[in-house]
Amino acid sequence: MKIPFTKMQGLGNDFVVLDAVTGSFVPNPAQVRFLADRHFGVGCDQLLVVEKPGSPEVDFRYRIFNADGGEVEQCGNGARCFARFVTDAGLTDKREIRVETRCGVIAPRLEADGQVTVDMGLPRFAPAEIPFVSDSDAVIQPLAAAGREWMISVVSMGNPHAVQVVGAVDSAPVAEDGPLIENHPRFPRRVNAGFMEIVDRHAIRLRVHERGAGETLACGTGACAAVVAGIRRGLLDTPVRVSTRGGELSIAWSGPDTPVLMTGPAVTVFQGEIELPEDLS
Ligand SMILES: N[C@@H](CCC[C@H](N)C(=O)O)C(=O)O
Repeated sequence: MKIPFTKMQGLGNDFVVLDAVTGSFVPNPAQVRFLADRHFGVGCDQLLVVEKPGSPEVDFRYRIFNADGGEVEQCGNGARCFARFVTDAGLTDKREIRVETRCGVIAPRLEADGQVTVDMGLPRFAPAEIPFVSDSDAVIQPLAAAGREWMISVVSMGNPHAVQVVGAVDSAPVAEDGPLIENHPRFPRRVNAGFMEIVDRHAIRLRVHERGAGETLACGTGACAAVVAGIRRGLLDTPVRVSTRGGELSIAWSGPDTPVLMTGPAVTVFQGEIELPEDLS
């Protein structure tokens, strides 16, 4: 079976995008892993499937699969690429799109300069909503494993994040500590682990070890979670410029009960077709 796809990226966080509006193919976990494989497939951090909406209140449904094959709730860089994809494919002429995800409705808007702003919805902090096993809803909480301890802030942007402040992000032990935090038993659905360096009250540098994908060049929901955590810790003021290894995002959050707004680029890299091995179906 030959599958048409579009390769996209947002700050170097890269995606294989499948059109299940015009087509109907939705991959199984083994097919996701094959398509995401950088040696045998196309290669990506996440695979995005664009579908027809499930209700008249939204324009599309958008599904997100990590490179490990698992379906997840949310993806910030993917949301911007989704908006660019449906516009460039002629699937909508709206500048502001309402899209249903596994964790609710988000609203990307195409800006005149080509950037995309996404209303990412409300951040959530209650341990049960992350989910995170804890009796406390303190902004900073200790987490320990393998003889190490981290002071984390937990934030759900629909998907789970554990954010810590580090002195220098370039020397942060992302490769060593990221998997320990991701798979910590206090996160029953695993977690994305963010390492944030405070530059000033309106700027941070960020690296994220992503659940199901490893360290990526940027993580949009990770940037939202880090800024929210930094504001709640009293270290940052909105808006905040987030520098990642793949480029910059602007994140704004006006505090409790207000949505997080994320602005950044979304780029189409190429389009193609790939033959799926029979033994994966
Ligand atoms: N790269 C994404 C997040 C993708 C999902 C994440 N790995 C998870 O498992 O929750 C982003 O830009 O937000």
